[in-house]
Amino acid sequence: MCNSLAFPSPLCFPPPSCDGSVLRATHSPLYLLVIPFTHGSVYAVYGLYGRYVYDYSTLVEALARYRVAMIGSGAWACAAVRMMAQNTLAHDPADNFTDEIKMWVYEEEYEGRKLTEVINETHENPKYFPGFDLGSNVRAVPSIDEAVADADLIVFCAPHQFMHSICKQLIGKVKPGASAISLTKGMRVRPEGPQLISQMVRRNLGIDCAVLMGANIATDIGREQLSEAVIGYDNLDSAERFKKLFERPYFRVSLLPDPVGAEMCGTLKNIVALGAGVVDGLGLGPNSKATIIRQGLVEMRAFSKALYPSVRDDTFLDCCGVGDLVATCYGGRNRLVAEAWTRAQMSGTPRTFEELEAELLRGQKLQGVLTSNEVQEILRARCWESNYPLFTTINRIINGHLPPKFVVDYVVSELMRGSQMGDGTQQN
Ligand SMILES: NC(=O)c1ccc[n+]([C@@H]2O[C@H](COP(=O)([O-])OP(=O)(O)OC[C@H]3O[C@@H](n4cnc5c(N)ncnc54)[C@H](O)[C@@H]3O)[C@@H](O)[C@H]2O)c1
Ligand SMILES: O=P(O)(O)OC[C@H](O)CO
Repeated sequence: MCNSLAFPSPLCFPPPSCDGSVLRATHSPLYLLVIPFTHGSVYAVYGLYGRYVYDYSTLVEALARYRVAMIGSGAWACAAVRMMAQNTLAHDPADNFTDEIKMWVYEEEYEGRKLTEVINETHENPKYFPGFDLGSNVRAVPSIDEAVADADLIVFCAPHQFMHSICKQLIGKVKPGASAISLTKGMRVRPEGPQLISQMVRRNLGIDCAVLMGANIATDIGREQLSEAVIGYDNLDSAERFKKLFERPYFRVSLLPDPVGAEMCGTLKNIVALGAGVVDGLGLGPNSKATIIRQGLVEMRAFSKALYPSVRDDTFLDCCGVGDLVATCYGGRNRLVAEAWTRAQMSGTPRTFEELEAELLRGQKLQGVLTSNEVQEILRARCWESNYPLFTTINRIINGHLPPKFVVDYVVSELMRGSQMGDGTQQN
């Protein structure tokens, strides 16, 4: 917590001269009248806005200013930093944040110049989020150490394949007592088992890590269209602080005490979105896509609960579950690239996902193909493949082991043999 105030530190409180004196916080509009009581530890404090604070910890919280760092600078990282920057600039009596946000940018050349320089000069990220003003209080930095050095609140939003090396670089670099939130959708698979990104942050950096998940297509949020998200949390204080940091009139945030369920939803919907893209590439209509979305939701829930039994059913009906699934299966990048890939397959001029990612996304990263292979590794290792026919069929299609039309043919054959179409419960 950053206390940039001309106020006594906790160690010397009460100050020798605080008998009824008025203190002015250097960067705060609050005038404080500090009155010692006979019991010593309780004070009444009157502020300019008529707010009363009755104990020292509430006072410190009321005066705290949290410094924010964003780790990532892609499309969603930029849309998120833009919302945060709008909030940190909005001054009100309950303002909790310093104005400036440092954004770590994976440095690269953009039209012959360093991307960080371009962002700091134009306040726009022309490569990953063109056309949106991020805010003059966002400062792009190429050094990840500098970005987190004095940060109290750290927001992680890098593609999941880079998160392990990011965490390793940050070991021993974050401020003790900092807290984090992950906006990244994806997971890591290790020989000893899967690891969610929030677990990776917690384990490597020793700090609390919530997650923010929802139907959050970056450009729509940049255009300030209504969107919803949940903050999945273990630590309620930290979640409430992050809610203040993110919530905007067009971006509704609610708190959900199922962080694992929310993160599993965000991770797994990227596989289903590939299936939706294959359906679109085959030229099929909304009925077929609805079947994929429905079965996808069933398998997302079953798989999440098989790995993490504490995951709640209701989470899958929230904006991080069915909400994100619908948004991604209609408007996401995974859908887009899978559709183009399927069309290329069907027309006899096959292209690879890597080629199409580079061509269609121009530097943005596809998460679904990697996630499908990672999840399949878990299914294979646990002999669960037959319990997740949609996940498995999609994985075989994108790896060229089944033709695209199997994305619907498997449903037909499952129905013909009277199967419950794998709700994943058999192995539990
Ligand atoms: N874009 C969206 O609409 C959206 C919405 C919600 C969630 N997400 C999730 O947010 C996460 C981040 O996605 P995004 O959209 O912000 O990014 P992006 O796909 O738009 O951009 C890719 C980012 O990766 C960075 N990068 C490239 N190589 C790197 C390396 N070796 N190490 C570190 N960084 C590197 C690039 O600089 C760029 O910032 C993903 O998990 C994604 O699923 C995205
Ligand atoms: O564009 P996608 O497919 O990476 O999905 C974006 C977001 O995750 C939608 O919430």
